[in-house]
Amino acid sequence: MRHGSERAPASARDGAPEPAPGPDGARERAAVLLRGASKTYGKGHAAVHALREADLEVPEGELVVLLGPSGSGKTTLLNLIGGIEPPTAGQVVAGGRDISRLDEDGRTAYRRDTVGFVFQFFNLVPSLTALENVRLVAELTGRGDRERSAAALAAVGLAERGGRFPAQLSGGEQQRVAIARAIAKDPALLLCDEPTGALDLDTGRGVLRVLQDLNGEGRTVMVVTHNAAIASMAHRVVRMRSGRIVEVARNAAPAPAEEVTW
Ligand SMILES: Nc1ncnc2c1ncn2[C@@H]1O[C@H](COP(=O)(O)OP(=O)(O)OP(=O)(O)O)[C@@H](O)[C@H]1O
Repeated sequence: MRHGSERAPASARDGAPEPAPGPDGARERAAVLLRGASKTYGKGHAAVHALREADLEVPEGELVVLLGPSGSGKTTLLNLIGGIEPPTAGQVVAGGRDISRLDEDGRTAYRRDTVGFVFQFFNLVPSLTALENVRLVAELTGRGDRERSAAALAAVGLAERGGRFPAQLSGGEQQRVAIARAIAKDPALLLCDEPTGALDLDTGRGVLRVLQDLNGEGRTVMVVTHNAAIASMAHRVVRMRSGRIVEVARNAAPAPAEEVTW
């Protein structure tokens, strides 16, 4: 794979964030923009600097993989972008909107309307069918109609499995239901934390294929993982260490999910 590599700036920048100019001078719209975003948990001697002065720009429609050792701040970064938590300092802008200044209610509305989350453990409700699981979350956004939920299941290749309960589905199928649940509300951003962490290679590839297809439709997808192999399918690879973004690399030729191996 070919990489164009850029070092992450070491310090925060002041002023309003602006997307970088494209080759023709036009400014492409950033799906996500971080400027000096930091997150510290606790205070004084007990303070944990989970994220330090992160600068990052993700253009709309990219598939981004975030890599780094355990504790390097990947989930913290994803949580700030997803509006689960506010930064302690700096700016987080999503879809042109500064979400770092939102209060709890504002972040809840932002998450509900704009972000789909996929986690390592699928977190499906065991007493509901696949279709009901998808509808349950879509209803919170007022987009819980049966057709939309069934279409989301079809988009992940599970059109025929809507009536099954989670226990009647394989791990990979359960994760695809979780992805359908995340996309049924048509979010601008799909944020995935170790989506293949609980899956074997073949099943994991199937899930990556679904994520790549959804990205191919124009959706911005960010994937946090320990698994460096997944980086080969990304447009952009962000490497983290000790709470810092230490490298952002562009991949000019992302591999198809089927070629990812570990
Ligand atoms: N709510 C919290 N309170 C205190 N410390 C936290 C909290 N959340 C995360 N941390 C700490 O922040 C640091 C970064 O954690 P984070 O979960 O972002 O790392 P990670 O790279 O996602 O790790 P992993 O790959 O193991 O999930 C770690 O030292 C972690 O212990």
